[in-house]
Formats: sequence, C-alpha cells, structure tokens
Amino acid sequence: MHNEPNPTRSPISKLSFLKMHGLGNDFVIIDSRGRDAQITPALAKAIGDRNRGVGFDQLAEIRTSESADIDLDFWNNDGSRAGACGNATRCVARLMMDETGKDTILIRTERGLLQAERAGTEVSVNMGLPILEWDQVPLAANVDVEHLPLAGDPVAVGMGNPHAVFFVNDITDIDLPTQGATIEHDPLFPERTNVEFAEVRSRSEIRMRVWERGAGITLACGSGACATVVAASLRGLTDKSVRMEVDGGWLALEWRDDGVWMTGPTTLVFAGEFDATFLEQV
Ligand SMILES: N[C@H](CCC[C@H](N)C(=O)O)C(=O)O
Repeated sequence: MHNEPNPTRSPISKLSFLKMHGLGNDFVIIDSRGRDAQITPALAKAIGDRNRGVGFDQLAEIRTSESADIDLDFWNNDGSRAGACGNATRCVARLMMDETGKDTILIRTERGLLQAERAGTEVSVNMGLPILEWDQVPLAANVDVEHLPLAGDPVAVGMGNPHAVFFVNDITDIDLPTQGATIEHDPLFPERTNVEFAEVRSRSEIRMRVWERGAGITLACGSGACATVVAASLRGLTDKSVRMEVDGGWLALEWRDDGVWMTGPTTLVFAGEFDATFLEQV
C-alpha cells in the first residue's frame, strides 16, 4: 500500500502559534515567514472557535516581506479577512522589536506600509490616513460620509477596513449586540462594517464600545479607535488627540498629518502548538 499524501488534506502536521492581546482584543499569531501561507478561511474559522479551537478576535499571519520588516495578514474568527487590525499590528510589532532589538518596525498590511514604534512599555503604530471617500470606505452609495443616512447619524471612516461611528449621550444606553449586528449588515456597507458607539466625555476623552465585523463584541478595536477619533474631530466634538477608554482599557490616539497614531499596551499570553489531529479535521 502506498502512503501517498492526501491532496485534500492540509499538508501541515503541526502548527506553532502565539496567543497575545492588546487591551483584551485577543489574537492568535502564526509565523509563516520563509514558507507559503498556511491559513485558509476554514483553518481560521476552526482555530477561532472558542470551544473547539483556541478562539481569537483576529488571527494574524506573519509573512516574509520584500519591502518591510514583515508582511501581515488578518483574519476574523468567522473565516473572513480583515484589511486592518490595529491592536494585532501593535502586538506583532512588539514581537518584532523583541526579536530584532529595533525600536521602529515597518509592517506591510493590505492597506499599505505601517510604521510601529516603541513607546516606553507600550507600542505606537501609525494606522495611516483615514479614508473619507464614500466609494473607498466602501459605501454602496454616494452619500455624505460625515452624516450617513441612517438612524443615529453615524460617520463613516475607512482605516483599511470600514467603520460606522455613532455618537451617543450615554454609552450604557446602547444595545450593542442588536444594534451592532443590524448595522454591520446594513446594505449601505457592501463589505459589511465595524460599528463603534462613542460617548464624548470632554474634548480630550472618549468612551467607546465596539461591534466588530466578523467577530462581534470585542474588548477593544484599534482601527475602530482610530476611526472614532477621526469622526469626533471631524464633527468638532474633540481635539485631534484623545484618550479613549474601551471595555479592555485605555488607548492614546492622535490624528496627525501623516496618519492616525495609536498607542497602547501589548501582552504575550502563551506559546502553543496545534495538534495534527486538530489540523486534519479542518
Ligand atoms: N480588532 C481590530 C480590528 C478588526 C477589524 C475586523 N473585525 C474587520 O473585519 O475589519 C483592530 O484592532 O483594529
């Protein structure tokens, strides 16, 4: 009997990973440098299952880069791709800083080249300039991004992924699962959307809660925090530099001429290895 490899099966027999989080926004990080991409939608979904896999808000796959320190791809736990993920970018930047000893890391993501820097015990990343053209967010219709024609008068902001930011008087007064899921799937957003609710506490402080496209409620969302400071500043509600309290802690945000900078903590939780029997079932 021949022991031919089964072409329908993943050729991966063991898969090492790291679990990290930034403000409780949690990630599985897989290093695929020097080899072909290993993550498929089915594998992302299986790993992302909190009962049968490990669970994560996003999976980040590190790839060899020709133009930066690394390339980075993001997956949601429903198996869909995300064009941007600020907190995972900060987490992976921390790994690369520890690995190389450098204080500045260049990371190429789907939205372009991002620069991350050591900021004391924290990590800052420039998430790039906000996208405010309706077809680039993207939206399904040519409407005013600063006042979307939806109940609650949200602002649309693209950060390499779509966001709808709602300003509310009282953050405790929102039904996040119901409103989040409804807005995520509103036909105005052809690629669905991440949804942020923001209570402006002062010109320099915002309380924000998030419903993420493809992941649901999370304790923090870096690109969502960036979108929120842009929206608040466009509406004249805050300055361009704010402290933001999310469910998982605090981020510092600053919309500068070269992009939206976000600073916050990163935590390495553990290193693990997916077993061959788990991978074979995917
Ligand atoms: N947690 C991420 C955002 C994930 C966005 C993802 N849910 C999408 O489909 O765009 C962050 O820190 O920016």
